[in-house]
Amino acid sequence: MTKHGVNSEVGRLGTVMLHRPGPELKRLTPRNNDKLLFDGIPWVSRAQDEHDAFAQALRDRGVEVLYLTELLTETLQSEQARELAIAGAMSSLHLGDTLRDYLTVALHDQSPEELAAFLTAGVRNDEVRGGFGLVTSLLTHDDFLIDPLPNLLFTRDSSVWIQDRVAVTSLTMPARARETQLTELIYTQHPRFAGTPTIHGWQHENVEGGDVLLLAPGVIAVGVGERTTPAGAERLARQVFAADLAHTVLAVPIAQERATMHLDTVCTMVDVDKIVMYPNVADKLQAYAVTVTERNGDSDRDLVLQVAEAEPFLVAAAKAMSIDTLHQIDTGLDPVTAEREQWDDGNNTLALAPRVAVAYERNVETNARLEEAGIEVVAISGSELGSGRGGPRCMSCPVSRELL
Ligand SMILES: NC(=O)NCCC[C@H](N)C(=O)O
Repeated sequence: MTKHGVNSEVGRLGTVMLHRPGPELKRLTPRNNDKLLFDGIPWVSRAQDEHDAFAQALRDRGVEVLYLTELLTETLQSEQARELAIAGAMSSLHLGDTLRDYLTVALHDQSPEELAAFLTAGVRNDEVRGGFGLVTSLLTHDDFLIDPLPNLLFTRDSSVWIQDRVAVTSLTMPARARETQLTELIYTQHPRFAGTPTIHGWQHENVEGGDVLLLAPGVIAVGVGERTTPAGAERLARQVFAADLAHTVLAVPIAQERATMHLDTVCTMVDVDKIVMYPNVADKLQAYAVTVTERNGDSDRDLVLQVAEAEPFLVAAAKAMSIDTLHQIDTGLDPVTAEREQWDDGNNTLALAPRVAVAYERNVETNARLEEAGIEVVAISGSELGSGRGGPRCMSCPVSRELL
């Protein structure tokens, strides 16, 4: 088994999982893009070019790039994995038994490549050649029987590595819920990951990876807002404490709105003691430090947690990280530029190593500030990729980083 693991946001990146945008993006229309969490209709081939350049920038710096579709296809070579994948997709209550029985057999007849394509790009009512009955008749021709997953692009959210464990998350928005069926399948069935211990899981309270920041070894910040719920933050805290993966979890309330859907849309680490942060919220950002006071057994439910009074985020973080100051680098130049660049994922950087970070080139002012602060910016273009509202960090799931 290959050794994987991550204990910070900035340790030298070894292996990352990406998803090259594919046919699932071609499912987006002006009628469904809001529901599918895209702000526009991306030009797919240009999005692919931009994504290829992103992947190449990572490889050029020695990062191993794994693609979700390739891992999924390899996973689906196994009969057991196929059974699980098909059962998961067929569990939707939209189908009805006639259609479900037909589709179950039809999907079993597909090659691993074809099955992976149906699981990611979905299946429309008018693409099915059998199983006709009440449900087929009552649905419209372009209703999806298996929903497409255009947000697979944002591999950050559907799993997160914490030390040597992988947490399959529990996604809040219905349009994304099925993504974790695929990440769970990969991590539990793909030979590369065989035996990897997992925590959390899609059946637990909502936690999304974009809300989970490994500020330093043993210190995890968890954003609580539109996606991760208070109960999700508590469950994740319990699980990481039970497995001895952290000593402090900082629960960080963020506004429940699209612009700040995850904590990593507001701030990301670019060095062991530097964070790029949206200044319009920085003063208000608070954190509740959570620690363990008693262990009455082995399960996460047997822990007694202590929750400190809320403190300014930067103060609470520096304390938990045992450093004097967590230095803030501001997004933008003035409040309006900051608002524009935050919206365009200026805060959403992916650190390749301490003081080296991938960022969208369009966020000119934020990138200039990063450079001034001694951060090397690896600039990528994201005109089409950004239409789903996610930047380099959202589009990447680090699987291994040099441990700090
Ligand atoms: N970590 C992130 O902020 N991920 C971006 C997710 C964007 C996606 N369209 C969503 O709304 O979930």
